[in-house]
Amino acid sequence: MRNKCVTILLSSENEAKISSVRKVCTELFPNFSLYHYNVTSGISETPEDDDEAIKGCHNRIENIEKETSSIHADYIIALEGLINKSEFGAFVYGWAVIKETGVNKYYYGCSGKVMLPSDITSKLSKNVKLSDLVLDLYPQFSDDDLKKLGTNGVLTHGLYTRVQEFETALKCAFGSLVVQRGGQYGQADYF
Ligand SMILES: O=c1[nH]c(=O)c2ncn([C@@H]3O[C@H](COP(=O)(O)OP(=O)(O)OP(=O)(O)O)[C@@H](O)[C@H]3O)c2[nH]1
Repeated sequence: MRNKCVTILLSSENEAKISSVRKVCTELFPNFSLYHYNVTSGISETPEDDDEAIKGCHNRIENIEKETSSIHADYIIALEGLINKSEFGAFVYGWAVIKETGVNKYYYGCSGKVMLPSDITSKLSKNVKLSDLVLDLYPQFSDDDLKKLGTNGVLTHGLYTRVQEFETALKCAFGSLVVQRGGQYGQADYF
């Protein structure tokens, strides 16, 4: 089954999300097709806790299933960014949820976190889109920079971009799929 073409649906048209899925799937699957659609998450613009972000991922998966019912997908992927506040500061990061459709199972993975500076945290709220706030505060960055790098990529000067953030989350989620099957990293046939 080494050359089976795996079909993957991504529930977003965000450039950074598409790049991260493409990169991770290229490592995992010898042959895959990726389709992406914009669907709603049904949660706040910028969720503030893990449960809300994961709920948003589940909603995206349900919505994409409704909208693409004629496409057979092996995996459906949802990615959701969030900001979590702790006593040490506010951190931006992301969750990945993967649905393996054949067995109706879900796998979850989380990224690393980047701490936000106080000029951003003082203006944050659930209904403000973080990217809009960053564009306002740092006019030297363009909309295009932000789409490619994300807030964390802009803040870290490319050291940990939004693409890398979601790559981590996806590898953790696909990793738990490998664990579940008792497989080892690199055995693409397991997928
Ligand atoms: O994880 C992140 N890493 C970043 O570097 C980053 N930069 C901005 N954001 C914001 O996070 C919120 C949820 O984002 P999100 O997952 O809903 O994505 P999005 O709205 O950009 O795309 P879409 O998939 O909804 O089309 C939105 O306020 C985005 O502005 C980031 N999130």
